[in-house]
Amino acid sequence: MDRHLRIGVVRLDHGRDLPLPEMKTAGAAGLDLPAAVPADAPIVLAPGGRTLVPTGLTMAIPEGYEGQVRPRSGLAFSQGVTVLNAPGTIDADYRGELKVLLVNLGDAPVEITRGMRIAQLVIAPVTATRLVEVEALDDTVRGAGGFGSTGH
Ligand SMILES: O=c1ccn([C@H]2C[C@H](O)[C@@H](COP(=O)(O)OP(=O)(O)OP(=O)(O)O)O2)c(=O)[nH]1
Repeated sequence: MDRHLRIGVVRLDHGRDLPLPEMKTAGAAGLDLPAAVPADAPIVLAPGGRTLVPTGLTMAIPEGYEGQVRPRSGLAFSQGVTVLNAPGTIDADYRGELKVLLVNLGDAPVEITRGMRIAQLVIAPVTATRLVEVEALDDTVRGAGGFGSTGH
C-alpha cells in the first residue's frame, strides 16, 4: 500500500525542467529542494552573505500539516552553507513559490548552481492551537526554572 501523503505541486516556468523532489530512500524524512537559478547566472554567496534562492516550486500542503525547510548536512559540513531561518515554515495555505534562505557561514565564496540541492523539505503535522487565558497555572517540579537551571 502506498502510504505517502500526496501533495499537489505546480512547477513554475523557471523550474519546469528540474526534476520533482522525491524521497531518496524508503525511510527518508525530507525532499531535497533544488535551486531554480538560471544556468548561466549562478548565485555566488560570499562568506557571511545570505540569499533567497527560488526553487521553482509551488505546492498545496494539506490542512493539518506544515513544511519545514531544513539544512542539508553535507552542504553545511563541506561548505558552511545552512538555512538562516531554519527550520523555515511553509504554511498549508501558502501558494507562493517556495524559497530557501541560505547563509554562508564558511570562509570561502560558494556558488549556488541550477539544480543544486540546497535544503530539504520535511512535511510535519501541525497542532491546531488556541490560547485560552486563565487566572493561574498548575504547579510543576520545574516551576519557572529554565536556561540551565537543572545544571550542565
Ligand atoms: O523558508 C521559508 C519560509 C517561508 N516561506 C514562505 C512560506 C510561508 O508560508 C511564508 C511565510 O513565512 P513566515 O510565516 O515564516 O514569514 P513571516 O515573516 O512571518 O511573514 P508572513 O507575515 O507572511 O507570515 O513564506 C518560504 O518560502 N521559505
